Amino acid sequence: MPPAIRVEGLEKDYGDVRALDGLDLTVPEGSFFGLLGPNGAGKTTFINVLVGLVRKSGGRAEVFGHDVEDDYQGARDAIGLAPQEFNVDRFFPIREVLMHKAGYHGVPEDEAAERAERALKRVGIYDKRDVRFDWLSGGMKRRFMLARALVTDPDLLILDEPTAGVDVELRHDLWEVITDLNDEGTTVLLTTHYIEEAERLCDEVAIIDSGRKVTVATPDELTEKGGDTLTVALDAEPDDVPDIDDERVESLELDGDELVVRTPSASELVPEVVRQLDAQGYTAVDIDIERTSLEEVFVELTRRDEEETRESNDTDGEDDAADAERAVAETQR
Ligand SMILES: Nc1ncnc2c1ncn2[C@@H]1O[C@H](COP(=O)(O)OP(=O)(O)OP(=O)(O)O)[C@@H](O)[C@H]1O
Repeated sequence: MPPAIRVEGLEKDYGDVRALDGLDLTVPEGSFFGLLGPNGAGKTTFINVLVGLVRKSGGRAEVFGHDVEDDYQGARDAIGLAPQEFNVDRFFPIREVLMHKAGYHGVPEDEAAERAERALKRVGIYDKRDVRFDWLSGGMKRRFMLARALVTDPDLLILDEPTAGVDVELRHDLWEVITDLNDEGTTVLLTTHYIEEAERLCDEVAIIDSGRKVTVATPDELTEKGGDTLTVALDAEPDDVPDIDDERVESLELDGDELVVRTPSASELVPEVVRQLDAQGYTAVDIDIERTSLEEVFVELTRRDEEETRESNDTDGEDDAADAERAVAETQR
């Protein structure tokens, strides 16, 4: 069975704006996959390429082995999409909207009616089945977007910020519905700005920035990249930073009477730090270990990526200037 999503060297230009810049990504079948990235990273563009709303400028994109352009219907029929925007037909009762949607994907009318009811029950708004979309509350609208994505029984559920702006209770309800679907075998691709959401739900997370993949890892692997901060409170403020000689120490700072040590794993280092401090005449009166959060790792990774991009653009600029000089020299010959 091919992966749920496979993209290679995916590119998308909107005029001068490069939204996807050679993106490579594989989403295994059955996984709960998170897509994280700052605003403008290219997440929605990526989704829109998969569902055929945006034509790629280059590269390959497949859904369960169906090319998203050459075999558009095969790819599209496998996907249930809950987009960020409420692009819903507002003139019909929501049950009918769902039936139309199923019908559009080739589901016969009787079965479409059954599926519509099942989807509405699943997201908890069955009692609103005869109400028009506009008359639903904001939270119910979010539930409906999920129901609409489900009505075609998709193998791949794509959720573009499904819990944006909803209250905590609804967020937890939606998490439960989505997790159950994943447990039943549906592959889920989720974009979110709530790092906690990705951490709780996803088996694997891809961080993208400026249309490129920065990293793919499990949430645990990502937090491990961040390491620990070990803060040792001393009985007196030292004149100088005490010396801790150990290769596991990444950085050492003194903040008043607190020694702040950055290390991949603080618990392993504590006895050695205390021993060396003791040997130098300091007494540790309190010890605190803080694990870097996924949110901090995310900010760090995307900031680093932006700095590298800026540096490479600066070099490109130098190349451009050199090219321009050469061109002027040519014309003067
Ligand atoms: N239709 C369009 N025309 C021109 N530029 C666009 C269009 N759609 C997106 N872009 C640009 O492409 C880049 C990627 O946008 P995209 O919406 O895919 O990012 P995103 O990661 O989904 O952002 P957000 O988290 O804010 O939703 C941005 O620079 C955006 O301004």
